[in-house]
Amino acid sequence: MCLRIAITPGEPAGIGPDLVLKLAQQQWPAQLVAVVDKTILEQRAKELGLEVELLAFDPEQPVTPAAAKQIYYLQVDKGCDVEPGQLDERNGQYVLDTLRIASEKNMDGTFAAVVTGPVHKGIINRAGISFSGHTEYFAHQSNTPDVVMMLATKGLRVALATTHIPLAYVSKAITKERLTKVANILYHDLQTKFGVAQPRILVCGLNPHAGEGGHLGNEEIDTITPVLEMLNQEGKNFIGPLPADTLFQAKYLDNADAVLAMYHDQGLPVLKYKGFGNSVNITLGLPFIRTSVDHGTALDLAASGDIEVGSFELAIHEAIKLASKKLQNS
Ligand SMILES: NC(=O)C1=CN([C@@H]2O[C@H](COP(=O)(O)OP(=O)(O)OC[C@H]3O[C@@H](n4cnc5c(N)ncnc54)[C@H](O)[C@@H]3O)[C@@H](O)[C@H]2O)C=CC1
Ligand SMILES: NCC(=O)COP(=O)(O)O
Repeated sequence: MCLRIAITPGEPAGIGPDLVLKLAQQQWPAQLVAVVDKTILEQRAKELGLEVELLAFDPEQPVTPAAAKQIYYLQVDKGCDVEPGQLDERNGQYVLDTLRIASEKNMDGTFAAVVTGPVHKGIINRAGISFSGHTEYFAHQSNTPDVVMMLATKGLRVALATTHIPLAYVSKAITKERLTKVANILYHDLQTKFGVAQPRILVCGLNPHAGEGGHLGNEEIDTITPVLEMLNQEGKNFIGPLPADTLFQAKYLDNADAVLAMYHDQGLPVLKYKGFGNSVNITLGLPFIRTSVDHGTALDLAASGDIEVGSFELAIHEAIKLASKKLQNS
C-alpha cells in the first residue's frame, strides 16, 4: 500500500526548499506532499536550475507516488517574498502554519507521517511567537505532554531527557517524574517502533563523572539512580548513571540499544560527530510519526546547490518504515 507523507520544508530562506526540490528529482515509494507556498519552490527551482513539476495535492485522489521530477504540494500562503539566506520575520507565522497544517492532517489521518525540514527557532520568536522546536510544538499541538527527542545514526541512538531549554534550567527540569516518563517512552518505542525486544539503555549522569559520588553534584544520587532502580525493578534494563565523557566508546555502546543523555549538548555533539548528514531525528511518544533532518537551516548554503541531502533522504525512508510498521500493527 502506498503511504501519503507530509513534508514541511521549514525556514524558506534556508536549505529546506532546496532539499525538497533535490529529492523530487527521484521517484519515491510513497506519495510525498510538500506543505508549502508553491511560489517558494518555483523560485528556488529557478535559482537552482532544477526542473520540477508541482502537482496540486487533492486528498480525494488515489494515493500514488509522483514521478521523478514531480512533487505534490499543499498550498500554504507565505508572509512575504523570500531571499535565500535572508531571514524575514514576516514568514515566521507561515512556517508555523505549515507545521500546524501538517500535524492536523496527520492527526485526522490524511497523512501517515510528517517529515520536517529545518526551521529557524530565532526568527519565529522574533515574529512574536514563542517557539522552541518542532518537538515541543508537535507535543503541544497534539496535547501530548511528554514526548522524547531521539536522534539515530548507524550504530548509535541518542535520546534526550530535556530538549530546548537553557542550560541553567536543566537540573531543575530533571525530576524523578520527568525522567521516569522519558525512560518509559524510550523503552516502549524501542520495543514497538524499532523491534528491540529487551532494550538495553545506557543513561548518562548529569554532572562531571556522574557526580563523583556526590562530590561534584547530587542529581545522580537524589534523582537519577532512584529512577533507574525503580525501572529495573520492573524488569527493564537501564544502566547508569554513567559518566557521559567515557560512556561513548565501543566497549559500552556495542551492547546498548540507546543512550539516554540528560540534555541536548551532552548527547547530540557525539551523535553528530559520528553521523552528521547521515542521522535522523525522531520524535517518540507523539500520536503520529514525525522524523526530521539532523541539521539546521544552513542559511549560508541556500540556493547554492552545494548541499548534502543524506539526512533528509534518511528521514523520509525512516518515516516510510515507521508508518508501514504502524499500519501492519493496526
Ligand atoms: N530540525 C530542525 O529544525 C533544526 C533546526 N536547527 C536550527 O537551524 C539554525 C542554524 O543552526 P546551526 O547550528 O547553524 O546549524 P546548521 O546545521 O544550519 O549549520 C551548521 C553547519 O553545517 C552546514 N550544513 C548544515 N546542513 C547542511 C547540509 N544539508 N549540507 C551541507 N552543509 C550543511 C552549514 O552550512 C553550517 O556550516 C538554528 O536556528 C537552529 O535552531 C538546527 C538543527 C535542527
Ligand atoms: N538539534 C535538534 C534540533 O534542534 C531539532 O529540534 P526539533 O525542531 O526537531 O525539535
